[in-house]
Amino acid sequence: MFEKSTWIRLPRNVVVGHGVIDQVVDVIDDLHLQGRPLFVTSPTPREVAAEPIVAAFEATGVEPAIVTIETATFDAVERVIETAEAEDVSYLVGIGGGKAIDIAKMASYHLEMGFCSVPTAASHDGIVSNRGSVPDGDSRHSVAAEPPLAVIADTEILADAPWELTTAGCADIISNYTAVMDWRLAHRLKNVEYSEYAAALSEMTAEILVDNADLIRPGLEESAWVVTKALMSSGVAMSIAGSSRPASGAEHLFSHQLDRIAPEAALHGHQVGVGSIMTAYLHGGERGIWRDIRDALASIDAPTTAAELGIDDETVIEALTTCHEIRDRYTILGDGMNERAAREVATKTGVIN
Ligand SMILES: NC(=O)c1ccc[n+]([C@@H]2O[C@H](COP(=O)([O-])OP(=O)(O)OC[C@H]3O[C@@H](n4cnc5c(N)ncnc54)[C@H](O)[C@@H]3O)[C@@H](O)[C@H]2O)c1
Ligand SMILES: O=P(O)(O)OC[C@@H](O)CO
Ligand SMILES: [Zn+2]
Repeated sequence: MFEKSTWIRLPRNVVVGHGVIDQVVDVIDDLHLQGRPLFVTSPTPREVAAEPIVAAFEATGVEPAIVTIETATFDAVERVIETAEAEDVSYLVGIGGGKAIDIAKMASYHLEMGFCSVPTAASHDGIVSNRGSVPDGDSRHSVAAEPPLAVIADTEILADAPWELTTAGCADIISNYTAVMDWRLAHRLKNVEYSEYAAALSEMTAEILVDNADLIRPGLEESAWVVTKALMSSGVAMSIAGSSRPASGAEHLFSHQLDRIAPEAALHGHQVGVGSIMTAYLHGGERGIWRDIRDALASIDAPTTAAELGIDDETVIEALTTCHEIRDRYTILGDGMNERAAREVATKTGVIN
């Protein structure tokens, strides 16, 4: 008897384009979300996007509650939950980069409330996904989170954001190549659940982005359009898989470990991009695709070396040799790299000198 079942939760409304921030109230109306919203944001996105959205709601007689978070932690999730309960809100809107959106979707999941996503940076592929990712002591789990009912991505805002945020988003997508390699390996060796559709979508998203690299240039609003669509497509792959596997393999473990040992040194997307160069080498050796990944990153101005990340060589080695411990996720790192092997891959790929 066939007993398999799946439940894929995707957004109902996806609104992308120039000036669409003015349509947030209409989009929420269309979803029949009623009552008071809680906006979860961080300092710059608050000014850039949250304040104008507050004004638009106030003009309709609704007074939103607002909470500003500085860091992505379980404490921040707790603070948002407490605010939601104290302010008697009925749904949440995450407005900002990956951290604000993660905190909002994790709090919404706990509160069993609707969630909408308003990205202010094309810097990460969590805009649409049903996963949340925050550090937890020595670990970093990928946890279930509320996927957005709607996404409102204003390309004017996204294109005005600092350019490196967009290149970080591109690198987060390019890293899908190695994430999928790790996923397939784990499927073959450890019987990890695998979705051919999610893997294909994730790889195709990276492919389309790389093919359109010429359109990705600073000051070009079309770049924000191309990158944001790729970020959403990658998020859909995660939602189909019901895990972050299509977009997160050993290159993400490397980045998560850097977050622990060199906090705030570089953007998430930039770190996973450099990690992806090295894990592609581990998968395919000299003849593998590591040079293609490096060149794709370089072509969109993303870092390809430790120096460009602002991280010293020894920190790269420490992260490479310890990051397999961060979570129970089988990857090309297996049960860990020794120092000599780590130094060799980092040197051969030019990540360190
Ligand atoms: N849940 C998922 O599926 C998923 C996917 C990818 C990344 N992530 C998580 O997202 C985080 C990385 O996201 P991030 O790189 O956006 O980090 P971030 O949220 O810290 O944003 C980076 C910086 O950009 C600022 N910013 C955002 N919009 C801006 C704008 N328009 N103008 C000026 N500054 C702006 C933010 O305030 C912040 O200081 C990590 O914690 C990562 O684990 C989650
Ligand atoms: O599950 P993690 O490793 O946090 O990955 C999510 C996201 O960063 C994928 O791009
Ligand atoms: Zn990522």
